[in-house]
Amino acid sequence: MMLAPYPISTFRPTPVRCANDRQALFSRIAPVYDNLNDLLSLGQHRIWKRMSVSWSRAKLGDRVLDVCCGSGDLAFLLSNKVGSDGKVIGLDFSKEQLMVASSRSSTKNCLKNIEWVEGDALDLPFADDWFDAITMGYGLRNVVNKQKAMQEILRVLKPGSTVSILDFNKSNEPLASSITELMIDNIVVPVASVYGLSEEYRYLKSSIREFLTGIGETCFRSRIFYRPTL
Ligand SMILES: C/C(=C\Cc1cc(O)c2ccccc2c1O)CCC[C@H](C)CCC[C@H](C)CCCC(C)C
Ligand SMILES: C[S@@+](CC[C@H](N)C(=O)[O-])C[C@H]1O[C@@H](n2cnc3c(N)ncnc32)[C@H](O)[C@@H]1O
Repeated sequence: MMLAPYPISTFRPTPVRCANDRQALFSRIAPVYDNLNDLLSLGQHRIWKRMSVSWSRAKLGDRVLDVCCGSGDLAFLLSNKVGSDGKVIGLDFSKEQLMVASSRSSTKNCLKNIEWVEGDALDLPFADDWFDAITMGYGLRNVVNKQKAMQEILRVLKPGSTVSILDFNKSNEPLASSITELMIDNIVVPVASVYGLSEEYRYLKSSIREFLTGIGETCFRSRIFYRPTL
């Protein structure tokens, strides 16, 4: 008899299959995305994002890209790093997320060095070797083709530069994975259901389960890749 790897009763895959489904999902959550991130991580995601930007090694005057920028947190941090002589592009395929990002730029009193671009991470609309640094926060787990996304990032990144990828990895430890899933089932989904978004946040569980494992055992992990100088 074949046994299912997980008890059927506790794991129902959320029907988020293709790029269009994901685009629709992120557009639906756009109005509450920032508030829920603050609430669910107890503000911790701001620290993770600052770490991720510092690991990108972006510096004054750089031209940088934030792929899957969503409501723009990483792009705003990058904006201060590169200064008024630098340039930040925030790219996302959800118009609703970009509208939130753009409206936040007017309230944030930030530099006028950010451009919001509606586009696909799997087909970046930029020339080869164009950016001095790239960030991607909680994006790689959500694209439908991770390999293609990495190929595109490495294509537009200048040789010798850094891409900083921030995401939740799947733990190698069954206990840690179970705790993450318990937290999602018992904290994340019930909180999101207050906003009518339980299915959207239940998707977090399957996306983490299908993602990469890390060397460490934590489920909150940042990865950095360097583009080798050719
Ligand atoms: C940064 C957070 C969420 C980002 C995020 C990423 C995604 O891929 C999504 C996909 C679909 C819908 C929404 C998202 C999304 O919001 C917030 C953190 C959520 C985590 C699951 C953390 C859960 C943490 C515990 C409930 C409390 C942990 C305390 C912390 C370690 C201090
Ligand atoms: C979890 S959000 C992360 C947003 C932001 N980077 C942050 O750290 O808060 C994931 C984002 O990836 C975007 N996304 C997913 N697949 C994409 C693709 N193929 N092209 C562009 N954006 C994509 C979604 O629209 C969403 O805004």
